[in-house]
Amino acid sequence: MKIIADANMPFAEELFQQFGDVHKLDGRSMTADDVKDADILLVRSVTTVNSSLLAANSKLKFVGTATIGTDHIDQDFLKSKNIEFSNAPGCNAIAVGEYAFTTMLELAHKYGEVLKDKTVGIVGAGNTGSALEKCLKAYGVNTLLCDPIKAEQGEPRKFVSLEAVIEGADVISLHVPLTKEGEHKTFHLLDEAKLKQLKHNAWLLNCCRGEVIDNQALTRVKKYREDIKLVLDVWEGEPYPIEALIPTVDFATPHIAGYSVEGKARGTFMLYEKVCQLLSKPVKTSISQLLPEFFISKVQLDANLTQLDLLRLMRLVYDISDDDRSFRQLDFSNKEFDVMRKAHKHRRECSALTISSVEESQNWLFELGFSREQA
Ligand SMILES: NC(=O)C1=CN([C@@H]2O[C@H](COP(=O)(O)OP(=O)(O)OC[C@H]3O[C@@H](n4cnc5c(N)ncnc54)[C@H](O)[C@@H]3O)[C@@H](O)[C@H]2O)C=CC1
Ligand SMILES: O=C(O)C(=O)[C@H](O)COP(=O)(O)O
Repeated sequence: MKIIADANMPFAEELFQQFGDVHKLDGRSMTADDVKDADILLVRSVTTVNSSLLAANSKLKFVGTATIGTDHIDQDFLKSKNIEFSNAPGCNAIAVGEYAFTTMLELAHKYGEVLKDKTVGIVGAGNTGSALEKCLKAYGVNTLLCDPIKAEQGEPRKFVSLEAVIEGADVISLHVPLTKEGEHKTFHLLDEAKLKQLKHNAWLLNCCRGEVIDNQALTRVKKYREDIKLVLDVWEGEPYPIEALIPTVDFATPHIAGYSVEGKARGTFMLYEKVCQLLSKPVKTSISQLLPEFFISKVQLDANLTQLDLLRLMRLVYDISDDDRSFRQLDFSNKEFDVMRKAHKHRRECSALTISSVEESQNWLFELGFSREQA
């Protein structure tokens, strides 16, 4: 059995070689010829899987994307060819939630503000949006949730409109899939008109898909709205962001919000479980067996945490300034956006860090995601 996997997919060999030969290829440049004799195709967000890519393949049984997003997959085409498909819902939701939360602490630190005084609007209250909500709730930050689809489905959480978020939130974090059709389409959800309406001093974070914000419009609006603070992990037209936009962004990264070791392992593992099911094979290993030890075994806390202390603690698991600095030095015309992603040293999630000596009043740290030392 021939298995083709994106070269940027950790743990693919470990998990899939029991089913056949694993060939790793660059995801962005995969061609129909490359995949013509694959039985299993494992991709990430940079490979468009459609009739052109699969034109020369008549034996493919399974396509898996080790990502949450599916906007790069023509699922109707796969169905028409009876090719099984799976994504990895929720695999890197914790990583994205923690990325957004820690970046809010960074912004608060940079501008001398208090995160707990802010209201954070979360647009898209699915896996990643809810992971962020969990961190914010644990820390005691007020949130507004906007998700008209979940609201229509009768979910018990309270939802507000996008207009109410724009009007009422000091911070807006985007967590929607990229959709181009339908009542709730998200392509250019934040267009020029909406960007202009952002509150004075608003913080805007995008860690879902670049095209959810009209990046041309954002570049124009930022010219006269310096008060808006931006965190962009995703960019319209990746891997070629609008370069004039970058200096106006407070924290800029190359689509790595979901890049935690745990998130990547979960993504590949979920596809492995799916293939085991498809081939009626037993699941022989577990995610925890794939994960390396964290370099700090535990942290002992001796006092109540200030906002800056919490930021310092979060920086032990992820210090965004390293990625931000590297991002600003990239030569985008030379495809270095992808080079940086490929070389990225995946960070850990808060759960990798065990905290000891915590008073009861600090139990919120465990709700946020850190691990508790076992008695
Ligand atoms: N930057 C990164 O590394 C990553 C980016 N992503 C992106 O984030 C997206 C969201 O991921 P999840 O939260 O796991 O997906 P999800 O499917 O669990 O949640 C998305 C939520 O957005 C809601 N939604 C859809 N249209 C909306 C609209 N117009 N307004 C408000 N809400 C709307 C849906 O009802 C759903 O609850 C993914 O589709 C992917 O594109 C995901 C993981 C990592
Ligand atoms: O899960 C998603 O959706 C994402 O955006 C991924 O985290 C992006 O990573 P790659 O698939 O492009 O490596």
